[in-house]
Amino acid sequence: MTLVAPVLRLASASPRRRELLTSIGVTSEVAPVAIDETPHAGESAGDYVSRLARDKALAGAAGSTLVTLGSDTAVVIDGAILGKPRDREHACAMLSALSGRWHSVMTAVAVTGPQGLLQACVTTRVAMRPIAATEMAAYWATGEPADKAGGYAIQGRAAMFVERIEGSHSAVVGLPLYETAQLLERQGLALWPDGAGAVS
Ligand SMILES: Cc1cn([C@H]2C[C@H](O)[C@@H](COP(=O)(O)OP(=O)(O)OP(=O)(O)O)O2)c(=O)[nH]c1=O
Repeated sequence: MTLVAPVLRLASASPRRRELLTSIGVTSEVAPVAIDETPHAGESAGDYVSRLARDKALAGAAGSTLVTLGSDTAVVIDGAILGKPRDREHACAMLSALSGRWHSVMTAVAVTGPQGLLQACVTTRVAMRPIAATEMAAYWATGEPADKAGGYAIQGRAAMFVERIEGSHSAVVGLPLYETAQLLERQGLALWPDGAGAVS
């Protein structure tokens, strides 16, 4: 039996998203897009990540017949949206805000295909232990925080800061795989060989 991996168009430059999709057997044609990521006045964090995921998917789908996925991740604490850090000071300020507290990670995923645009937005709660200033500086020096929302990577050294998580680990890394698989199957992608499908 030969298993042919379904091909998806991935409107993302994130290596994490491609690796997460590979982990569930989905091969991606990578097509990063540049969209305006400025939050709108009064926009909630959930509406913000959902809008960006949708805009990425729609921009990535242009001119293609492949099912196309866009996603966006933001770290949220006290109602503030933390994106990627600009520099060391910004990263340390973010980690100071997260130190010793619970916060939310919101990841939205949008998938275009025969069923139109399908979306999901997942909130995961993360508790961090207190982080010393020396640890923040050492963490920045690893290079890991630079391209991560909230200035940390749960799949990397920041795992040492994460005391508890309630929700989806893959969503914190960049793509909620449970919800993503459901959206891909609804768009007609076969994630199992020989027509085996998810029980609905
Ligand atoms: C909180 C957290 C975020 N991240 C990453 C996931 C996302 O790649 C990134 C948030 O930035 P995003 O803007 O969501 O994504 P991106 O710019 O990396 O890729 P693209 O817009 O092209 O899809 O932070 C981790 O890898 N680990 C974590 O623990």
